[in-house]
Amino acid sequence: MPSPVAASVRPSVAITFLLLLTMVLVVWQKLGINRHLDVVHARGITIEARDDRGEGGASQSLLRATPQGLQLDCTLTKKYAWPYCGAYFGLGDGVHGIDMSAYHSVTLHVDYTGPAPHSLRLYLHNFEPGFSLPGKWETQKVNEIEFTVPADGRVEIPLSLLHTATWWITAQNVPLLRTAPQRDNVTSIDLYTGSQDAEGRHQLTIKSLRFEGKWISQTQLYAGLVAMWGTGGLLYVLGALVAYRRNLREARAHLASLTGINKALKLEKDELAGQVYVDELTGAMNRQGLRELLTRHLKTPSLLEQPCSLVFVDLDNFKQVNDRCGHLIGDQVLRAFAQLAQRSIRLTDKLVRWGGEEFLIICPGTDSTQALQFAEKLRATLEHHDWPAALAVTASFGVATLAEGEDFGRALDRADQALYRSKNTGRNRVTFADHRAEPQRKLA
Ligand SMILES: Nc1nc2c(ncn2[C@@H]2O[C@H](COP(=O)(O)OP(=O)(O)OP(=O)(O)O)[C@@H](O)[C@H]2O)c(=O)[nH]1
Repeated sequence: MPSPVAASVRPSVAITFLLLLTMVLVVWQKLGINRHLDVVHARGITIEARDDRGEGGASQSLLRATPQGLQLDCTLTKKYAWPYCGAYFGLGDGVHGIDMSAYHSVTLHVDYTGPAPHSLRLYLHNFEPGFSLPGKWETQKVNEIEFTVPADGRVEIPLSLLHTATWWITAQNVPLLRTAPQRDNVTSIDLYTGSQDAEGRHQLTIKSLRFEGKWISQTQLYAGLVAMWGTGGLLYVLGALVAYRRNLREARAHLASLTGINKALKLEKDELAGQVYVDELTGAMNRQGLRELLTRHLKTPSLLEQPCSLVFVDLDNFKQVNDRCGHLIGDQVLRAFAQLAQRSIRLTDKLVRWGGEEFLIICPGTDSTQALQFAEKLRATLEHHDWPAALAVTASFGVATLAEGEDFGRALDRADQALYRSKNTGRNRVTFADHRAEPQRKLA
C-alpha cells in the first residue's frame, strides 16, 4: 500500500526542496544583485527647486542641470523662522510612490560652497492611508535626517538612521503607534539646506544621490519564508489527511471483503465438517461424528439426557446378501435400513454407522422399557419390510441403558455384549443388558 503522501510528493523531497530554496533565497538576499536608485540621473523623476517663499520667507533657490550634476544656487535669508533652500525629487503622483523598504542606505556626493556650517537635511515623504490625504503633502509622514557634509562631499547614510520628524508628529497629531519611520510608499525625496545654515549664498552641486538596496528586504524575505513554510506544512497536513481518509476507506472496504470471505469460508468449513461426520453410503452419523458428539456432550451434558439408552443393531447374515446378490444390492439394503431406522427414531435420537452392517442408535431421555419397546418395534419393521431383490432381511439387537453415573463406554460395551447374545441365540431378536459391570469396550 502506498504511503499517505507518496501519491503526491514525498515529504523528504518537499522538505529538501524547501530547505534548498530557503538557503538560495537567504544567500541571494545577502549577496545577490543589489539594486540602486540614483534620483539625480534616473528617468521619470520630477526635479524641482524649493525654498521658503511659500511660507512667508525670502530665500531663493535656482536649480539647473550641469555636466557635473544638479546645481542648486541658494540665497538663504532668515526672514522665515525656519529658512531653507533645496531640491525636490518627485517619485509618483503624490499618493502612489515607490516601496523603498528594501533600500538600506543612501550615498550622497556633493560639492558644497558657501558660509559654514555645511549641513543638509534629507526627507523621505511617505504616503500612508489612514492619515495621509491626497493633495496635502503636509499629511505625509516625514522621515528625516540632518547631517554635516564632509570636506570631500561624500557621505553614506544608513536609512535605518532616518527618524520620523517630531515637529511633523506634533503638527499632525499622529497616534503614537503610527509614528514609526516607514518608507513603503515614498512619494518624494527632498534635500534641503541645514537648519543651522547661515544666511548668504550657498551653492550645492549634487553629483549623485544614490539609494542602495536589495530587491527584497530581510524582513520581507523572512515573512515570505515563514509563509512558504507555513503553506508547505499546511499542504502536507491536508495531503496527509486526505491520504489518511482514503486509506481508511480502502481499509474498511478491505475489511468488509475479508469479513465476507471469512463468512463464506466458515460456511464451507462447516459444510465440510458436516461431511466428515456423515457416512457417505447411508447418511447416518459415522464414528467421527459420534466422537464429536461425545466431546460436545462433555461441554453440554443435556445432549445425552438421562435416562439414556443405547441400541446396537447388526444385520443378520449380511455376508450372504453380498455373496448372493452382489455388493450393489448389499449397499441398497444398508441404505434402506438406514432410512427405516431414521424414520423410526426420535429427532433427539442419533443413528451411527458403527461399521459394516452394524449400527448404533443413541436414545437420550429413553429408559430401558422404552428402549426395548423401540428395538422390538424396529426389529419387526425390518422383518416385514419389502427389501430389494425380495430379500428377507432381519437384524439382531443389543440394548443397554446408562446406569446412574455410568461411563458411556461401559454402557456401550454392555449393549455390544447383549447383541452378541442375540446373535448366539438365533438372531432376529432383542437382548437387554442390565447394568452390572462388564469389561469396557473402547471407541476405536
Ligand atoms: N455391500 C456392503 N457390504 C458391506 C459393507 N460393509 C460391510 N459389508 C459386508 O458385511 C458383511 C458382514 O459379514 P459378517 O461380519 O460375517 O456378518 P454377517 O454375515 O452379517 O453375520 P452375522 O453378523 O453374524 O449375522 C461382510 O461381507 C462385509 O463385506 C458395505 O458398506 N456395503
